[in-house]
Amino acid sequence: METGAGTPAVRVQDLWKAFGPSVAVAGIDLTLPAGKFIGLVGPNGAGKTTTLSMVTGLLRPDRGTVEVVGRDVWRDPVEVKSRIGVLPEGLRLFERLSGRELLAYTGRLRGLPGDEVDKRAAQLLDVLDLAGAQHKLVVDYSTGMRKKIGLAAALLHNPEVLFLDEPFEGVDPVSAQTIRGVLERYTRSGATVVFSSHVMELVESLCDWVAVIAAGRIRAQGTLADVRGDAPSLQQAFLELVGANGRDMASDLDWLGGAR
Ligand SMILES: Nc1ncnc2c1ncn2[C@@H]1O[C@H](COP(=O)(O)OP(=O)(O)OP(=O)(O)O)[C@@H](O)[C@H]1O
Repeated sequence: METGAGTPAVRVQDLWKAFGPSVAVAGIDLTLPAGKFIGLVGPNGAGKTTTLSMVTGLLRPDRGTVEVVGRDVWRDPVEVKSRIGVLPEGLRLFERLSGRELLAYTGRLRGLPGDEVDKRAAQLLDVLDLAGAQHKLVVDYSTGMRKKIGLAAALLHNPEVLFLDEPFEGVDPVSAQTIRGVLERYTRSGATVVFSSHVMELVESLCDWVAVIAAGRIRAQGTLADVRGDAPSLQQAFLELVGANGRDMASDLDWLGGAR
């Protein structure tokens, strides 16, 4: 089933989520275009993970609707989940499988034929520089290797939209470059990547489309150029949008580094 031309990759309307008395997501509206490299940026605790969890069918919203590739995530979860890949925060993997076995298992769960899984797994392991560690148990993988095997598992079924929560966190520059190359190639093929981050330089260098979230609300969304506006950098625009510009909290710590 093809998605109609112009159908956004993600459409979120009036999305809310509270944990007890604390409101994590406070009425988010988002339209993310297909075929773009999209960054969801915001400070710690802004609601990025909560939003992505609701968008990918992992956490039920209190209110609001989410459509991915034109289908309602909460009415049609199986269809949506077959078309997306997710690399969640705090990714849990089957620790006692080897990297290779994990991909084989994921591929079969996705309903791919065995020989196709083998072919794709071998290619992904190679491209992500994990071929040498493919027979090692996942429990013995480093943080960066875990992100890479998680990414391989999320890409195996060739999803239309890939959601990544902080994919570069704890990843060394060489692995980050590798991941970046894979994602750039993937978006060039017309697929959509949505990733969350609080590293502005990274978002600025990778994304063509950005949504800024703070305190559970969207503060800006649009092309990188639109969101950056006249500011010299996305970092500067971000500080202005979240209202942190000019605050010198550190000056309150006047005892720090003073006479002992
Ligand atoms: N399961 C939960 N129970 C209670 N509160 C939660 C839960 N998950 C998130 N929160 C709260 O919701 C708010 C948003 O959290 P969320 O993890 O979505 O932010 P984030 O933007 O992903 O932050 P970070 O960049 O630090 O990962 C925070 O105040 C957090 O404490």
